Amino acid sequence: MSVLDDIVAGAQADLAVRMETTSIDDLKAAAHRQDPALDPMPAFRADGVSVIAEVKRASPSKGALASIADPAALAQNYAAGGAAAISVLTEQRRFNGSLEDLRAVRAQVGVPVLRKDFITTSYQLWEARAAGADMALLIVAALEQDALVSLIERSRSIGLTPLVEVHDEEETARAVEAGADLIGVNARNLKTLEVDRGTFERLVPAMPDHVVSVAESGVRGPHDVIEYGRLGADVVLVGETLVRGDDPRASVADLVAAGAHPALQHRG
Ligand SMILES: O=C(O)c1ccccc1NCC(=O)[C@H](O)[C@H](O)COP(=O)(O)O
Repeated sequence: MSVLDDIVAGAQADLAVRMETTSIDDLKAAAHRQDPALDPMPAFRADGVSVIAEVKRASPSKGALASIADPAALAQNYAAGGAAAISVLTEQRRFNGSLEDLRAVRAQVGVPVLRKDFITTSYQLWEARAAGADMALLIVAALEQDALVSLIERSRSIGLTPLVEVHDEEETARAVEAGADLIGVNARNLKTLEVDRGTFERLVPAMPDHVVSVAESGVRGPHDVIEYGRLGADVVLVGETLVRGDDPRASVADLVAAGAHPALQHRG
């Protein structure tokens, strides 16, 4: 079984338990009580490179990364540093995340919040919106094409902006064909878990002009933001570097400043 299959199987087992205790009607009611979802796209389309800062406790590649006692305070620091959006890993078994983390973050920040998980059903999209998420991750490698198309449509119909994640040429073509307009290239190979920042450079030419591109994984500092920006990234998504650092607000501010570098202006 591949790493992705293993993670998806675990996420689906946990999902089955939640589905026994919370009906989709309850989730829809909770979703409708939320404020309208925030649209991240205007900030992502602005000049320069925007930063999505991630609340990431652990990962399959590195194990425990950071003891995050207060995810809301961490997210508040990210937002104060200028993050355009916050990503919250909600998968429990391998990333030690939760929807509780997402709810806490949502209550604390005014920027869009991404549910980063292994989503294969519309139930999980309703969970995301009910917890206050504005965006949801859809991983092409985990979905048949019909399911991808349907989850993109369902995300939009309930107010979520779908971030569609790809790893290779075939997945990029599938994302474009499915109508994605926010596509993340994850530099982490899901078979080896190794990060190859060259993946973004390889895949970005296959994206039409209207697509907003996100470079995910392996950003170690401002130089990587500038490099990804030079290659055409509109947004970078950063986790490990931020949760391992000792001043998340300053670290995000440094990445945001790099994203505003004069060489990255007026690229659109
Ligand atoms: O982080 C992992 O080990 C991982 C393994 C398998 C699937 C997904 C994984 N990570 C999720 C992410 O996409 C990253 O958290 C995100 O891109 C941030 O990456 P980084 O800045 O390298 O922590």
